[in-house]
Parts: sequence; C-alpha cells; structure tokens
Amino acid sequence: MSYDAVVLISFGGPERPEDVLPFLANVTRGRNVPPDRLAEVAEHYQHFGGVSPINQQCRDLLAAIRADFAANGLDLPVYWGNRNWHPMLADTVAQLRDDGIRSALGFVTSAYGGYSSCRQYLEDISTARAAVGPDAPRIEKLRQYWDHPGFVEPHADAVANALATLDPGRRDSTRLVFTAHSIPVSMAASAGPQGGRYEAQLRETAALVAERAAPGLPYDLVWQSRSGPPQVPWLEPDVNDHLRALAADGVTSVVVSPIGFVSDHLEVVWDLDTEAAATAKQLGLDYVRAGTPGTDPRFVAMVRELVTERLNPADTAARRRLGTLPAWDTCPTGCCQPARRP
Ligand SMILES: CC1=C(CCC(=O)O)c2cc3nc(cc4[nH]c(cc5[nH]c(cc1n2)c(C)c5CCC(=O)O)c(CCC(=O)O)c4C)C(CCC(=O)O)=C3C
Ligand SMILES: [Fe+2]
Repeated sequence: MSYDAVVLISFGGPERPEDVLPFLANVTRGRNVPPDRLAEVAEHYQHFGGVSPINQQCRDLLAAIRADFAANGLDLPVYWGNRNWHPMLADTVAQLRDDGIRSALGFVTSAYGGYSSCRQYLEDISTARAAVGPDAPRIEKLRQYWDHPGFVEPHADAVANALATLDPGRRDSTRLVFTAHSIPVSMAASAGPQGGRYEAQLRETAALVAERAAPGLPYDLVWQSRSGPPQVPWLEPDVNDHLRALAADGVTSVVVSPIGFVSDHLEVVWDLDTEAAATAKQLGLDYVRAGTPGTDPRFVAMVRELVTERLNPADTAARRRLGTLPAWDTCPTGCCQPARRP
C-alpha cells in the first residue's frame, strides 16, 4: 500500500465568541446532552473569550510535524482537518482530492480506543469522504498510541517535573492522580472488540507513566468532564470528588496528570486548572497539574514513526510500544460501537 499524504485529525474548537454555540451544536448533534449542561460548557468557552486553545495547538503540532518530516527526509505533505469546527475535515478531504492525493494516513489527537476516542473519528472520516464524493481519497487511521514511548515519555517527564515543584518533606502524603475524560459506563463496556478497552488502556498508560516518573508513589486513575443527563451512569469517581476523598484520608499534595489528552485544551485549562485547582485550594491541598505532550519532539517524532511503520510493514522492530495489551493497525468492523448510543 502506498500513501501520498498525512492528515492531522482533531476535535476542533471555536476561536470567536459567536462560534461557541454553533460549535457546541456540531459536537452534540444526535447526542443526548441536556441544554443546561450545554449552557454551562458555553460559559467555560466564553470565560476564555470564546477561544478554545485546541486549534492553535493543532497549528503548532502541524508545523512541528512538517518540520520533523522535512528534517528526517519523509517527503509527504501534511494536512489538517477537524471533526467539529473549522477547518472541517470535509473541506480538507476536498483539498486533498484537488491536490491529486489518492490515499492518506490519518493521525488523530486521541491515543485510546472507545467510541468517542476512536470509532467516532472513523465515522467522521467516512462522513467527510462521502460528502466529497466518489473521488475522495482513502484515509486510513494510524494505530492507537496509548503505550507508545513518544506519548508515555513526555507524560512521564511532565509528571516528574510537576512532582519536583512539591515539598519533598510531604512526599509521604503526596498522591499522583491521573485523569481522563469520563464516558458513559455503557460506552466503556463496548470499547474495543471485547469491551473495557478505553479503561484498560488508560490503566496501562497510568502504570507506564507512574513507574517512570514516580516509582513507588501511590497513584489513582479518575475521571473528568462528565457530560450527559444525570440519570445516565458515567465512569466515576470525578476528579473533584476524588480530591475530597484524598484530603479526608490525610493526603496533603497532589500531582494531577491528564493522560487522557495530548494537549492543554479547554477540558484541561477549565476542568483541571480552574475547577479542580479551586477544589484543591478549598481543601488546602498542594496541587500541581502536569503538562501534556503538546509539541514535545518525542511526540512529534512518534507521528513520523507511526507513518513510517505503515510504509514499511515488514520492519516489525520499528513498531515501538511499551505495553502488553492487544494492538492492531485497523480496528475490526463494529469495534467500539455502542449497542445503543447514550
Ligand atoms: C473520550 C473523550 C475525549 C478524549 C478523546 C479526544 O480527544 O477526542 C474528548 C475530548 C474532547 N472533548 C472536547 C469538547 C467537548 N466534549 C463534549 C462532550 C463529550 N465528550 C465525550 C468524550 C470525550 N471528549 C463525550 C462522551 C461527550 C458527550 C457527548 C457525546 O457523546 O459525544 C462537549 C459537549 C459539551 C459537554 O457536555 O461537555 C464538548 C464541548 C474537546 C475540545 C476541547 C477544546 O475546545 O479545547 C476535546 C479535545
Ligand atoms: Fe469531549
């Protein structure tokens, strides 16, 4: 199989106050998100002047990937398209077609399996291709990278750096708290061919990061950014409830590491840096939030490695990974498909 382009595919976010509601309408179309939750989330965006940081983070990543490809002699053009806001993936696919691209590899800014993290990207790729028509290029999604060293190592260094800012005299009462986006329990159950893949991968990533950054320090995996109607169960505990439980147990200091994400987008700067930080302050906890990969050179190089391993499938030694959970290039049909959408 030969490929003539790479497409960076991300979530998208508004960059002007008037774009917030249309963006939220795109994200929640066909999903069961109550209006009061939407109003609350619109507030979070307006708090930052209606500008989500995620698009600029994608522009920075795009520039870094292009520079890394050029420096390493990988001669493939790199495009960018989003699932929920401009530049919209369908427009990018039309551009690829106009540029004569027949077959591309897609790098998504989500490391894990599951419906929201993987299958929805595949669905949106096929919707975008259908909108462009029969001469739309093929786009094959690159593999999930939860246990790739280019993802794990930047997270681990960020945790080590965050830990170094806390009082070493309180190390015995310090806790490492990993967070990821909560999802409906039903979605967690249908993640991967056997179910439970989103959580299992997050637990593997947490273990890989913890053993590198803070051997021996106790850690937990908890959830953030819960949405949906209150009667639908989502993964728990929420990070704020967890901080309360830790404080009640005598923990004095926490490092919060958002291993569920690749950049400091709104779910990080609002839900952690604003909300969880306020909860910690109320509780008298020392709180520090660890960084995300962003444009760390190892993360950028990982994108190139994921591409070159697909260009040279025989070179199995080039397929770097640290974990032991099952891995594959192409998700089976029906993988991560909830029986009934939440
Ligand atoms: C697993 C997961 C990831 C990680 C994987 C990945 O990165 O893709 C993720 C990322 C993100 N989620 C984001 C934003 C939003 N997510 C929402 C809603 C939802 N997320 C869900 C899951 C996830 N979300 C789910 C199950 C829903 C309920 C509705 C539905 O079933 O689809 C809503 C609607 C309002 C609300 O209810 O929160 C918004 C605005 C942004 C952009 C931030 C920015 O602008 O900087 C990013 C990166
Ligand atoms: Fe989300």
